[in-house]
Amino acid sequence: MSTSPLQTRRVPNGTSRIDIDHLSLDFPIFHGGARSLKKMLFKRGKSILTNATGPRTGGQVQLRPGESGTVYVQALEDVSLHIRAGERVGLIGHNGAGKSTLLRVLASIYMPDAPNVHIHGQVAALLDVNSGMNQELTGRENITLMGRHKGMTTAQIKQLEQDVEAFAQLETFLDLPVRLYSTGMRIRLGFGIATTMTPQILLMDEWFMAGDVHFQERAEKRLASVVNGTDILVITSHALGVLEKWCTRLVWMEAGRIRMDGPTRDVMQAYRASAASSA
Ligand SMILES: Nc1ncnc2c1ncn2[C@@H]1O[C@H](COP(=O)(O)OP(=O)(O)OP(=O)(O)O)[C@@H](O)[C@H]1O
Repeated sequence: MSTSPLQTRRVPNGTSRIDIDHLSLDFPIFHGGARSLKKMLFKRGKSILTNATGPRTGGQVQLRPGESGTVYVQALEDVSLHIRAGERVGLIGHNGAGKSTLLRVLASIYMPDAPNVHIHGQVAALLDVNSGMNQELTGRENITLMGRHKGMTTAQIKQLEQDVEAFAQLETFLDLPVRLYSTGMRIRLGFGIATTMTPQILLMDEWFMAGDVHFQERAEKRLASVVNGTDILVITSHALGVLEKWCTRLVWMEAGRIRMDGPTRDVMQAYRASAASSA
């Protein structure tokens, strides 16, 4: 789980901000399947493959002229986004629209030095349940590792351990290697660790909703107190009710581009209408 090294320094509370201007990001495809995509593009005499009919999936697949025919997926295209302290922003859109890629850019996992991405404030990211944990270490050892990584003292780590133990309720599993955990158990541990500190900018992918019903209730309470203390929340989820509950603003992404950006109610209404019309 990427409980994110806190990439940026703390700034005075209430002054955090995110500024992205004209950001594009593509992924070259080196997999064997790229060859058949390339053939298809040549056959159709096109440089871009789009799914023009029906609901979309994924970014545009394209062939760049003059680049020995490498096939790319355009994950983000000309994205400009400005977020100020106090905003709770939800990213919505079809599978492969670019939501997670955008979150990863904000977490500096992709393009950490991009000149058109400015993040002002201390960031924590809950993005990936499988990264950041040492699978061979126990839950308890991972807590210590995370505490050391964040520069905590021994006393602070002890406090962290007690706090996460009480929250995650993993009982004897806390002393077993993480590789033996189910996905939900990893989420409990990672979520517990990540939410013991209040970052100024919190980035979340939807996986955190995957715990069982008992965990979800406690997780929501805990998240509420963390979110109340943060300047900015950026979250992606396909659970529209979650976004309606948490977000003041929605950014609707489609094939790597921003289709609509505005107050939650307006964007949700348009998104639902679009989904209904393509059903
Ligand atoms: N590491 C990668 N290598 C190649 N292509 C990638 C990579 N990561 C994402 N993509 C492509 O970029 C596009 C955007 O993916 P992304 O994961 O950002 O979508 P998403 O909106 O989060 O989708 P979902 O709702 O399904 O999680 C997709 O077409 C995906 O195939």
